[in-house]
Amino acid sequence: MLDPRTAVHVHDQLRATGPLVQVITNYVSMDIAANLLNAAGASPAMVHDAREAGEFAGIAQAVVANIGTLSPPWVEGMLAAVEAAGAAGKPWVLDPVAVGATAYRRETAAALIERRPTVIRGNASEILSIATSTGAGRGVDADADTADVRTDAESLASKLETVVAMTGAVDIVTDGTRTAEIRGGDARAPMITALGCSASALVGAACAVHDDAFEASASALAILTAAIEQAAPHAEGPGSLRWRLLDALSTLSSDAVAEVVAR
Ligand SMILES: Nc1ncnc2c1ncn2[C@@H]1O[C@H](COP(=O)(O)OP(=O)(O)OP(=O)(O)O)[C@@H](O)[C@H]1O
Ligand SMILES: Cc1ncsc1CCO
Ligand SMILES: [Mg+2]
Repeated sequence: MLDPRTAVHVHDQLRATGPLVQVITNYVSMDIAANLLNAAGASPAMVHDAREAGEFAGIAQAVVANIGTLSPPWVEGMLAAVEAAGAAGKPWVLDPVAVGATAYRRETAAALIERRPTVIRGNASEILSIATSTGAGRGVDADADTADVRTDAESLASKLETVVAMTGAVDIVTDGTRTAEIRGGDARAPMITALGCSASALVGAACAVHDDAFEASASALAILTAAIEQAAPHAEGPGSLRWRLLDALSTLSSDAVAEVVAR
């Protein structure tokens, strides 16, 4: 349930306005997430320390908080940034990396969720884990498929009044009322470490340029899928797929974006 013209509009707006996105993310993802945002037309800033993270959120147009390699000073920075974003009415995205794995991840994700993320972007296992711990899901499955978790994602989105953007072989985006499925991409995409983290950053950028967070999130994932598909036929493996998709993203056509949404 996404109009291809909306995704094309979001794609155009990213390039026309170059939104500044504050990305507080894990060490693994910083390079690819920043490069992916640049290739899409946005402007990344990896500003995380609590002494400046809240202040910087005042300048940024969206914030992304990713718990991939968390530690107390980083969590402090994330909380400062998302609180400042929330107070200013700016969108912010939570990426709950491996949230089910440890108590510290669960507690940190819960503290961030309390501050009302605009979007939660995760894989099926992460979404199922949050849905279960908040009473919106049915149980944890470490290797969950997005299709199996669709109803949990919808319940979670309704319960938290947020958008849930769940990636996998099929990406599923929902605000609890509307649900969109983005199909396609390439089976080697999950072999590119931190591509999901980068997808979260792109969702943040899209939310900065388009007020409807459901439409923005689905559009961002469609744009990424289109770039992956353009790169895939020439890629010899995950290494060349990684750089080729950055190239593809920087020259992506509106038609390619619209085609992914319309299928
Ligand atoms: N089996 C698959 N086939 C095609 N595309 C996939 C598949 N699995 C994931 N993707 C795509 O890969 C990208 C990253 O999503 P993924 O679900 O792997 O994130 P993630 O698990 O959070 O990754 P990471 O933690 O490494 O950042 C998305 O664009 C998604 O659509
Ligand atoms: C590999 C890895 N370890 C912690 S975060 C991260 C990036 C993918 O989420
Ligand atoms: Mg992830």
